Amino acid sequence: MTAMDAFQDHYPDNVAHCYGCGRLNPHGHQIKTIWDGDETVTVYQPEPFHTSVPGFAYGGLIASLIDCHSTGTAAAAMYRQEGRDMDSLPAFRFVTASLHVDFLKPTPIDAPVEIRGRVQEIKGRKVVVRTEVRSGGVLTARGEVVAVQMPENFGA
Ligand SMILES: CCCCCCCC/C=C\CCCCCCCC(=O)SCCNC(=O)CCNC(=O)[C@H](O)C(C)(C)COP(=O)(O)OP(=O)(O)OC[C@H]1O[C@@H](n2cnc3c(N)ncnc32)[C@H](O)[C@@H]1OP(=O)(O)O
Repeated sequence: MTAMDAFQDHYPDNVAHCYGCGRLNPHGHQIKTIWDGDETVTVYQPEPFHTSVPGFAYGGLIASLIDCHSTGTAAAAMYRQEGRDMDSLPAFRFVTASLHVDFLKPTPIDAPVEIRGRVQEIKGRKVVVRTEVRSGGVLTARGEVVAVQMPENFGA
Protein backbone atom coordinates (compact mmCIF):
# COMPACT_ATOMS: atom_id res chain seq x y z
CA MET A 1 0.00 0.00 0.00
CA THR A 2 1.08 3.61 -0.49
CA ALA A 3 1.33 6.11 2.35
CA MET A 4 -1.80 7.91 1.11
CA ASP A 5 -4.09 4.87 0.85
CA ALA A 6 -7.03 5.21 3.22
CA PHE A 7 -7.60 2.41 5.73
CA GLN A 8 -11.20 2.07 4.51
CA ASP A 9 -10.00 1.36 0.96
CA HIS A 10 -8.64 -1.94 2.32
CA TYR A 11 -11.85 -3.16 3.98
CA PRO A 12 -12.96 -6.38 2.32
CA ASP A 13 -16.22 -6.01 0.35
CA ASN A 14 -18.25 -7.94 2.92
CA VAL A 15 -17.50 -5.27 5.60
CA ALA A 16 -17.49 -2.22 3.29
CA HIS A 17 -21.17 -1.21 3.66
CA CYS A 18 -20.98 0.69 6.97
CA TYR A 19 -22.93 3.97 6.87
CA GLY A 20 -19.97 5.86 8.33
CA CYS A 21 -17.02 4.30 6.55
CA GLY A 22 -18.09 1.80 3.90
CA ARG A 23 -16.85 2.68 0.44
CA LEU A 24 -19.70 0.56 -0.98
CA ASN A 25 -22.47 2.55 0.75
CA PRO A 26 -23.56 5.29 -1.68
CA HIS A 27 -25.67 7.00 1.02
CA GLY A 28 -22.97 6.94 3.71
CA HIS A 29 -20.17 9.28 4.78
CA GLN A 30 -17.44 7.16 3.13
CA ILE A 31 -14.77 8.63 5.42
CA LYS A 32 -11.11 8.21 4.53
CA THR A 33 -8.50 7.82 7.26
CA ILE A 34 -4.71 7.79 6.99
CA TRP A 35 -1.71 7.66 9.28
CA ASP A 36 0.19 10.85 10.15
CA GLY A 37 3.07 9.53 12.23
CA ASP A 38 1.54 7.98 15.34
CA GLU A 39 -1.75 9.76 14.78
CA THR A 40 -4.58 8.99 12.38
CA VAL A 41 -6.35 11.72 10.42
CA THR A 42 -9.73 12.01 8.70
CA VAL A 43 -10.90 15.20 6.99
CA TYR A 44 -14.62 15.51 6.24
CA GLN A 45 -16.73 18.28 4.73
CA PRO A 46 -20.22 18.39 6.33
CA GLU A 47 -23.15 18.93 3.96
CA PRO A 48 -25.95 21.47 4.48
CA PHE A 49 -28.36 18.60 5.31
CA HIS A 50 -26.17 17.68 8.33
CA THR A 51 -27.48 20.78 10.11
CA SER A 52 -28.43 20.93 13.80
CA VAL A 53 -28.82 24.61 14.67
CA PRO A 54 -28.46 26.52 11.37
CA GLY A 55 -24.77 27.07 10.67
CA PHE A 56 -23.65 24.12 12.78
CA ALA A 57 -23.25 20.37 12.35
CA TYR A 58 -25.55 17.80 13.93
CA GLY A 59 -23.92 16.09 16.93
CA GLY A 60 -24.83 12.67 15.58
CA LEU A 61 -22.69 13.36 12.53
CA ILE A 62 -19.74 14.27 14.75
CA ALA A 63 -20.27 11.10 16.81
CA SER A 64 -20.49 9.02 13.65
CA LEU A 65 -17.23 10.46 12.31
CA ILE A 66 -15.48 9.80 15.63
CA ASP A 67 -16.90 6.27 15.68
CA CYS A 68 -15.72 5.19 12.25
CA HIS A 69 -12.45 7.11 12.43
CA SER A 70 -11.73 5.15 15.60
CA THR A 71 -12.73 1.68 14.38
CA GLY A 72 -10.55 2.25 11.31
CA THR A 73 -7.72 3.40 13.56
CA ALA A 74 -8.14 0.27 15.69
CA ALA A 75 -7.83 -2.01 12.66
CA ALA A 76 -4.84 -0.10 11.28
CA ALA A 77 -3.11 -0.15 14.67
CA MET A 78 -3.48 -3.94 14.88
CA TYR A 79 -1.92 -4.34 11.43
CA ARG A 80 0.90 -1.99 12.40
CA GLN A 81 1.51 -3.81 15.70
CA GLU A 82 1.75 -7.15 13.93
CA GLY A 83 3.83 -5.75 11.06
CA ARG A 84 1.21 -6.95 8.58
CA ASP A 85 0.08 -5.46 5.29
CA MET A 86 -3.49 -4.14 5.43
CA ASP A 87 -4.54 -6.38 2.57
CA SER A 88 -3.24 -9.52 4.28
CA LEU A 89 -5.65 -12.13 5.59
CA PRO A 90 -7.30 -12.80 7.95
CA ALA A 91 -8.65 -9.24 8.12
CA PHE A 92 -8.96 -7.49 11.48
CA ARG A 93 -12.64 -6.48 11.71
CA PHE A 94 -13.54 -4.12 14.55
CA VAL A 95 -16.92 -3.03 15.88
CA THR A 96 -17.76 -0.35 18.43
CA ALA A 97 -18.27 -1.56 22.00
CA SER A 98 -18.37 1.94 23.50
CA LEU A 99 -18.55 5.47 22.05
CA HIS A 100 -18.11 8.50 24.29
CA VAL A 101 -18.32 12.05 22.91
CA ASP A 102 -17.83 15.42 24.61
CA PHE A 103 -19.20 18.31 22.55
CA LEU A 104 -17.05 21.27 23.57
CA LYS A 105 -18.15 23.92 21.09
CA PRO A 106 -20.54 24.10 18.12
CA THR A 107 -18.91 22.70 14.97
CA PRO A 108 -19.41 24.97 11.91
CA ILE A 109 -21.10 23.24 8.99
CA ASP A 110 -19.44 25.25 6.23
CA ALA A 111 -15.83 24.22 6.87
CA PRO A 112 -14.01 20.88 6.81
CA VAL A 113 -13.63 19.06 10.12
CA GLU A 114 -10.36 17.33 10.98
CA ILE A 115 -10.47 14.30 13.23
CA ARG A 116 -7.24 13.08 14.78
CA GLY A 117 -6.92 9.85 16.73
CA ARG A 118 -4.35 8.24 18.97
CA VAL A 119 -4.29 4.68 20.20
CA GLN A 120 -4.54 4.71 23.97
CA GLU A 121 -4.44 0.97 24.60
CA ILE A 122 -4.24 -2.33 22.75
CA LYS A 123 -5.19 -5.33 24.89
CA GLY A 124 -6.17 -8.66 23.39
CA ARG A 125 -9.13 -8.05 21.03
CA LYS A 126 -9.70 -4.53 22.37
CA VAL A 127 -8.31 -1.19 21.18
CA VAL A 128 -9.07 2.11 22.92
CA VAL A 129 -8.80 5.20 20.69
CA ARG A 130 -8.92 8.85 21.77
CA THR A 131 -9.93 11.42 19.20
CA GLU A 132 -10.09 15.18 18.79
CA VAL A 133 -12.31 17.04 16.32
CA ARG A 134 -11.28 20.46 15.02
CA SER A 135 -12.81 23.01 12.67
CA GLY A 136 -10.59 25.83 11.48
CA GLY A 137 -8.03 24.70 14.07
CA VAL A 138 -10.53 25.07 16.94
CA LEU A 139 -11.16 22.01 19.13
CA THR A 140 -14.93 21.37 19.06
CA ALA A 141 -15.31 17.76 20.28
CA ARG A 142 -13.41 14.94 21.97
CA GLY A 143 -14.14 11.26 21.74
CA GLU A 144 -13.15 7.93 23.19
CA VAL A 145 -14.01 4.66 21.52
CA VAL A 146 -13.57 1.09 22.72
CA ALA A 147 -13.29 -1.03 19.58
CA VAL A 148 -13.40 -4.83 19.83
CA GLN A 149 -12.55 -7.37 17.17
CA MET A 150 -15.79 -8.71 15.79
CA PRO A 151 -16.46 -12.24 17.02
CA GLU A 152 -17.13 -15.01 14.49
CA ASN A 153 -20.72 -15.28 15.79
CA PHE A 154 -21.39 -11.49 15.57
CA GLY A 155 -25.14 -10.82 15.68
CA ALA A 156 -26.03 -14.42 16.57
C1 LIG B 1 -7.14 -0.77 8.31
C2 LIG B 1 -7.14 -2.03 7.65
C3 LIG B 1 -8.24 -2.52 6.99
C4 LIG B 1 -8.28 -3.90 6.64
C5 LIG B 1 -9.52 -4.66 6.84
C6 LIG B 1 -10.24 -4.38 8.09
C7 LIG B 1 -11.54 -5.06 8.16
C8 LIG B 1 -12.67 -4.14 8.31
C9 LIG B 1 -12.77 -3.44 9.60
C10 LIG B 1 -13.89 -2.90 9.99
C11 LIG B 1 -15.13 -3.08 9.27
C12 LIG B 1 -16.03 -1.96 9.36
C13 LIG B 1 -16.75 -1.92 10.64
C14 LIG B 1 -17.29 -0.61 10.85
C15 LIG B 1 -17.83 -0.46 12.21
C16 LIG B 1 -18.30 0.89 12.45
C17 LIG B 1 -18.74 1.10 13.82
C18 LIG B 1 -20.09 0.51 14.10
O1 LIG B 1 -21.10 1.16 13.96
S1 LIG B 1 -20.17 -1.09 14.66
C19 LIG B 1 -21.91 -1.34 15.06
C20 LIG B 1 -22.22 -1.00 16.50
N1 LIG B 1 -21.59 -1.94 17.41
C21 LIG B 1 -22.16 -3.17 17.64
O2 LIG B 1 -23.18 -3.54 17.11
C22 LIG B 1 -21.45 -4.04 18.63
C23 LIG B 1 -22.43 -4.84 19.50
N2 LIG B 1 -21.70 -5.46 20.60
C24 LIG B 1 -21.12 -6.69 20.46
O3 LIG B 1 -21.24 -7.36 19.45
C25 LIG B 1 -20.28 -7.14 21.62
O4 LIG B 1 -20.67 -6.46 22.80
C26 LIG B 1 -18.75 -6.86 21.36
C27 LIG B 1 -18.26 -7.66 20.16
C28 LIG B 1 -18.46 -5.36 21.13
C29 LIG B 1 -17.95 -7.26 22.61
O5 LIG B 1 -18.40 -8.53 23.01
P1 LIG B 1 -17.36 -9.72 23.25
O6 LIG B 1 -18.11 -10.77 24.03
O7 LIG B 1 -16.77 -10.16 21.96
O8 LIG B 1 -16.21 -9.04 24.06
P2 LIG B 1 -15.76 -9.19 25.57
O9 LIG B 1 -14.91 -10.42 25.65
O10 LIG B 1 -16.92 -9.06 26.49
O11 LIG B 1 -14.87 -7.89 25.77
C30 LIG B 1 -13.63 -7.74 25.12
C31 LIG B 1 -13.01 -6.51 25.73
O12 LIG B 1 -13.79 -5.34 25.38
C32 LIG B 1 -14.26 -4.69 26.58
N3 LIG B 1 -15.60 -4.20 26.37
C33 LIG B 1 -16.65 -4.88 25.83
N4 LIG B 1 -17.74 -4.09 25.82
C34 LIG B 1 -17.37 -2.91 26.34
C35 LIG B 1 -18.05 -1.66 26.59
N5 LIG B 1 -19.34 -1.52 26.25
N6 LIG B 1 -17.37 -0.66 27.14
C36 LIG B 1 -16.05 -0.78 27.47
N7 LIG B 1 -15.34 -1.93 27.25
C37 LIG B 1 -16.00 -2.97 26.71
C38 LIG B 1 -14.23 -5.77 27.65
O13 LIG B 1 -14.14 -5.22 28.96
C39 LIG B 1 -12.97 -6.55 27.25
O14 LIG B 1 -11.87 -5.82 27.66
P3 LIG B 1 -10.79 -6.45 28.67
O15 LIG B 1 -10.17 -7.62 27.95
O16 LIG B 1 -11.56 -6.88 29.88
O17 LIG B 1 -9.82 -5.35 28.96
